[in-house]
Amino acid sequence: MRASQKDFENAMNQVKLLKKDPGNEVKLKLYSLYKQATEGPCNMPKPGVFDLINKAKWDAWNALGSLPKETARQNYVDLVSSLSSSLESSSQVEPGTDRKSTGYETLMVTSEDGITKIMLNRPTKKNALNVEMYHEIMHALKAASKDDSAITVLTGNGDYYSSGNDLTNFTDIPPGGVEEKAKNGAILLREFVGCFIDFPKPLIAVVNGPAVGISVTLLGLFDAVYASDRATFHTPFSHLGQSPEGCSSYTFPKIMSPAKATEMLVFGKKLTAGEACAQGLVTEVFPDSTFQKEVWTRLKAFAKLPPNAMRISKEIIRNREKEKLHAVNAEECSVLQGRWLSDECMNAVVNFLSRKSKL
Ligand SMILES: CCCC/C=C/CC(=O)SCCNC(=O)CCNC(=O)[C@H](O)C(C)(C)COP(=O)(O)OP(=O)(O)OC[C@H]1O[C@@H](n2cnc3c(N)ncnc32)[C@H](O)[C@@H]1OP(=O)(O)O
Repeated sequence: MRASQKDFENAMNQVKLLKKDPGNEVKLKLYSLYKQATEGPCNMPKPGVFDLINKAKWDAWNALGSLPKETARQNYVDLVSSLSSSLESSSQVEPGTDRKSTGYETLMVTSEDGITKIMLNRPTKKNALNVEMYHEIMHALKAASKDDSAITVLTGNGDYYSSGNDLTNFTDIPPGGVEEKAKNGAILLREFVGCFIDFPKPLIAVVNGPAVGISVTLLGLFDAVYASDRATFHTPFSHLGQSPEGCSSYTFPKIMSPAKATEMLVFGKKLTAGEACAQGLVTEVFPDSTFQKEVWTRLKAFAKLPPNAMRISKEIIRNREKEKLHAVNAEECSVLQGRWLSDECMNAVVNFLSRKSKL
């Protein structure tokens, strides 16, 4: 039986509910089938060679040649239905259910000595945060807020703490185009930062190496930040045509003064660990050679303190700020949604992806 228009619309809705990222190749296939089913063969001019994202989309659509609209619609529905097993398996996970370390693709999560450790685990990509990692961190934080550990730690595997948002996140464009992509990104970011604002236990960052972008801004929402002297702190938002997130437009001026915050958030000044400590963003810096030993000894001692007292003390320090932080988060996400559609941002991402520029 041929797929009806209703089947096609149902499949489009199902795609939006996919929790697991099916990867760029599948997304391009979905995009091309959608365009062929709704508009017929590709008759758009070929995008320029540096317009990588639109060129990949054009290539995928053009490759379908004169495939009839009905066949493209059927193939789209079949493809979405073949993805449904991953849809079901991800939605079977109960919210708050503890997942073993091996249940995560992008993290290593362990719990011992009263400490839940969430380790970013994409060392070959400098622990850049892809969409899956955003979702997994939220899941891990929700689980940690309910487990029996006293404190929670975020750290990175390898030589980087994190290089921030994975810039390839900008390349998988959904059928609704770049506007829908920007809207989805803002929804994801708001929910993600919200988890840090609301986290109820002491949350500590163990910054093992350089930190970039969102991995830096979020530090303003942690309760303590310990850094190796190898770490650096860099928020190159203007270079990327973007704007501050993670509530940093509010926390950074409070932590380090408006002028110092401007140097970081507007002019993209990179701080050493010592400078970040002098400005109050970092709690203490340790020599890299003894960093892990010294920090974990200290954290294990903290984790022996009465957990309810720590939770209540955190609450009294943080709670009167929560409403403000959520409002700031919402505003930052809405501003960023606009920035992601700007030529300044698109050019910066294309330049990075075509290896024309790095930080
Ligand atoms: C939806 C929510 C959105 C929230 C928005 C947040 C804003 C931000 O976080 S802005 C910050 C974005 N980050 C960057 O601009 C960093 C880009 N990366 C770099 O400039 C460099 O990679 C580096 C300086 C971090 C490291 O340079 P190095 O020469 O030491 O290593 P590389 O060979 O460049 O990296 C190894 C490998 O990792 C990939 N990679 C590193 N960082 C990212 C990243 N942020 N996004 C995507 N990919 C990244 C790099 O491409 C290399 O991959 P290959 O081995 O496959 O070439």
